[in-house]
Amino acid sequence: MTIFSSLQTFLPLLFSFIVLMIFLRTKWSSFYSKTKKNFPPSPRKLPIIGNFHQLGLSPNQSLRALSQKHGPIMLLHFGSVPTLVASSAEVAREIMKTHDLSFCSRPNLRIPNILLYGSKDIAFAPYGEYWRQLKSIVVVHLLNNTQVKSFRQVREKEIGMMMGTLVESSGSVVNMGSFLTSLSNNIICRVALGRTYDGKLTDLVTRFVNMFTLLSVGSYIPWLSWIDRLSGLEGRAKKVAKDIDTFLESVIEENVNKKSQMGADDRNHEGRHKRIFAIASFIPTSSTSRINKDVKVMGYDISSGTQVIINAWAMGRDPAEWEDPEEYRPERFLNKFNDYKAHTFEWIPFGAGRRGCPGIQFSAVVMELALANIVYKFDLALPNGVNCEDLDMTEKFGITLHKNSSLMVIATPKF
Ligand code: HEM
Repeated sequence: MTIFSSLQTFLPLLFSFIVLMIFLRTKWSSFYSKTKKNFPPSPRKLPIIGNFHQLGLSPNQSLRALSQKHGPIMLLHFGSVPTLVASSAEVAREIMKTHDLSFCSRPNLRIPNILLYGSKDIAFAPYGEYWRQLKSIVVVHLLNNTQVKSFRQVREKEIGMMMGTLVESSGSVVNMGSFLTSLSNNIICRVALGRTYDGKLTDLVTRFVNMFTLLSVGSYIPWLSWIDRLSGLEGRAKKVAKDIDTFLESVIEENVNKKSQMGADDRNHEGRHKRIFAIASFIPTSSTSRINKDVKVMGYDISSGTQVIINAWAMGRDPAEWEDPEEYRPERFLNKFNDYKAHTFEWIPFGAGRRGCPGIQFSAVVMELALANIVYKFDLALPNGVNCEDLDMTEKFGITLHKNSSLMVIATPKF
């Protein structure tokens, strides 16, 4: 009797409980399916560091290897920063063309903040009114076609001097990489600062550029930012920033002194000196941006604050776009790309979209003129009878990719 009456009370309670659970479960599933995000595929990550351990010494290669497994659009995590990685022309087009406005900001990074007065440089400034004004000054006044044409004498003189030095060293082994580095440094210095600064500036620029390749733990794991102080990274960045300031101040002082000795005829120079600040801080950056609002890309949800890496290196070697991509066949470019702009996105050496490089014209004429002069006037050979096929092409990761070992050649004049 007692058991029976207990069951009479218990069964309705049990029944109500089950109904309540079914109701809650149904509600939860429908709420969850509405809010559940469809993120891109992700490789497994470790606590705290996320996917950092998978980058290795050649992040471009490691990211391509990961994309071959997880697909051309992946979501990685560097510390607490979600990072979208694009490895195909199709994904790059979606990001840099279809959704360009959402993807055109830059990540907030400690090293550029220290080196560039809180990322006030055009290349690192976040998207907004300040960056728009900088970009318009650069595109409209500094690097437009007329301005680039006006630097013709500088280009011709510097390339002429390089050719002269190559003739003098005829028959001996020369380091082609340093010849070309000096050429581009000299041309940029002459148009931006009024004269060349030789070794002193090359050394400073190398230290400055190298700083951008170093990993600041605090940018990705803010509560561990003390490691940057302890490791000396922050101190090194501050020292480079101070040395750059000292150098620029000496350039300004030199120009102000010159100006005080100038007559009215020399007013043209004044305009040039005003460009110092703008041009001296140009550095080509890798394609890293930051999303400023939630967006859907190729059906995937990408949250605001996600950092984006376009692996242009992997795209340039994608077998879906290129026949025998690893083979050196310069003729594949003939009749295919009439300029360096991103049309079909499998080849984007200067980036694309709003944050694309404004220095295309400036650098294209220098590269073409220098290359044409070298191959027209010299026979080039590798030292010690090494064949071109055996040239060591091991690459070194940096703000730009370059050969790990210097390109040593023997240049013999053809006539
Ligand atoms: C062969 C030479 C060069 C290459 C391959 C190159 C490549 C690039 C690339 C890939 C970007 C990033 C684009 C993106 O984020 O989508 C960039 C940005 C930039 N480049 Fe170049 N660049 C070169 C020369 C120059 C020169 C000579 C100048 C200036 C005189 C220059 C000025 C800039 C600036 C200011 C930016 C930042 C643009 C922005 O964030 O709005 N570049 N460059």
